Amino acid sequence: MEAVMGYLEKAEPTPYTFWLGYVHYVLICKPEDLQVVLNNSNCLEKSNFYKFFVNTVGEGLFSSPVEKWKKHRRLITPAFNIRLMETFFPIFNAKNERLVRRMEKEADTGEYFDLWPYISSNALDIICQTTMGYDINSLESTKVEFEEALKIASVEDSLRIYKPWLHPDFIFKLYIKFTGLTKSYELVHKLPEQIIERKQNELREKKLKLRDNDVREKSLLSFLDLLLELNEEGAEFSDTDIRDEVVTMMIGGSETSALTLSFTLLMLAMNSEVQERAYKEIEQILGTDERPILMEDVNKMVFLEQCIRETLRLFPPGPLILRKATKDVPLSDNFILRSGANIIIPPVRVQRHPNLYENPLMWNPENFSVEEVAKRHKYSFIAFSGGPRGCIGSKYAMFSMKVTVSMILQKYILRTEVKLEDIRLSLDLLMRSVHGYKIKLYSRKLKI
Ligand code: HEM
Repeated sequence: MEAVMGYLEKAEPTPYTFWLGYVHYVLICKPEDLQVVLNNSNCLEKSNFYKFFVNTVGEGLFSSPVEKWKKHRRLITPAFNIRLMETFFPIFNAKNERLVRRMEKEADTGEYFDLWPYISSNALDIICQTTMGYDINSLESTKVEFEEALKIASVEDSLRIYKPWLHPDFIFKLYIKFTGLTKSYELVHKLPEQIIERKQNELREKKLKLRDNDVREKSLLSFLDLLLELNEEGAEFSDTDIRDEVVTMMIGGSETSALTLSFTLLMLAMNSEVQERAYKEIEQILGTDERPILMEDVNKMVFLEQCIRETLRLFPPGPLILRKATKDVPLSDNFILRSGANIIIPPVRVQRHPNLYENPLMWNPENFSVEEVAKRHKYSFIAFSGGPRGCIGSKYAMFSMKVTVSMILQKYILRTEVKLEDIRLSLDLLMRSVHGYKIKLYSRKLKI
């Protein structure tokens, strides 16, 4: 990942055009150009590179061609309304309570441990329960298989980008057959397929019990229930369409949040004064008695949100976004983005650019104070992308992550001697820390 960042730094000024073989690329970093591109209807198509992830995520919202995407996005958007998200809070509370309890064995040992297995497993539980109404702990062994297979599949998918001889689909099909990778892709799909099947059966049983005038309120249907109901009403999602959207939500919604949470907790462990300030804010809002966290509580956690946004600035889980221009689009300085060009949008470069952030390599939540945000162009922060094809789950992600961090900080003090400059990054489908997220945990009542 550091090599990629090195290339991005040298590619100035942007828009920066280059050719790799016969393929035309344009790198865009200026916020005013990003605003134009991300909101232009002729830049909604994803680049051909996304087809390398199709064996894993299929053709869900993230990777589907524009015409299919438009129809699906319109139908799926209601599953992210605020009223429905408010109903997720009891699940956020229950799952994080379990997480905090599971972490107890790491507390007060004085030993380092890696946050990742705890945080990633919990994020997957939460996404499955909230968006699909399914407790995947009842499918524990399939869940473990899913996590293992996803690790292998996303690394192999991204390595394919750097191996041009594997680009033709027929060669890649032979490659995955002979290397046994087909099995990993099957295992990634096994868990979502089981969830869908169980949900379909549940829905059929419910329908039998419902009387004609018992109408279920659409705005409160979970994402998967909504897809299945829409299908009954003629939306014409195929079984593969539904599976692809479910896999997309499971991966897009859990790994991204888990990475952001792990980096945020690591940053808080490195910066004890900031951690104390975040804790004080949480204590002031929630008091010292144990009680469930509500949506109105997290809306008040302004400083905690600054900490999470600052982490997303330095460590955006999706460091590169690739689109394709389908018509000529004029940009700043009389630059014309030509039809057919592959557009590279690099949140990791934009958000570390010295013209946009002072001391861009330092972690400083003050970068997201109201005053600092007001001084910058809105598109200086694009960790959730932007425009009509931006992240559908950004609000959900913030709610869910704020509950997780506040429940951990209520119970524990985090410490680490790892330094920001020690962190090495790798890139597969997402950007991660090579050496994990190692911290020490102390019970808050023990006061170290
Ligand atoms: C910290 C958490 C998250 C980050 C940083 C993030 C970031 C992003 C980014 C950068 C994109 C655009 C990707 C591209 O164009 O290549 C995206 C798209 C998407 N995200 Fe998120 N995401 C997060 C959480 C979530 C959650 C919680 C969900 C679902 C519950 C979700 C679902 C999606 C979907 C479905 C898309 C595709 C949208 C479309 O093309 O219409 N994301 N996200």
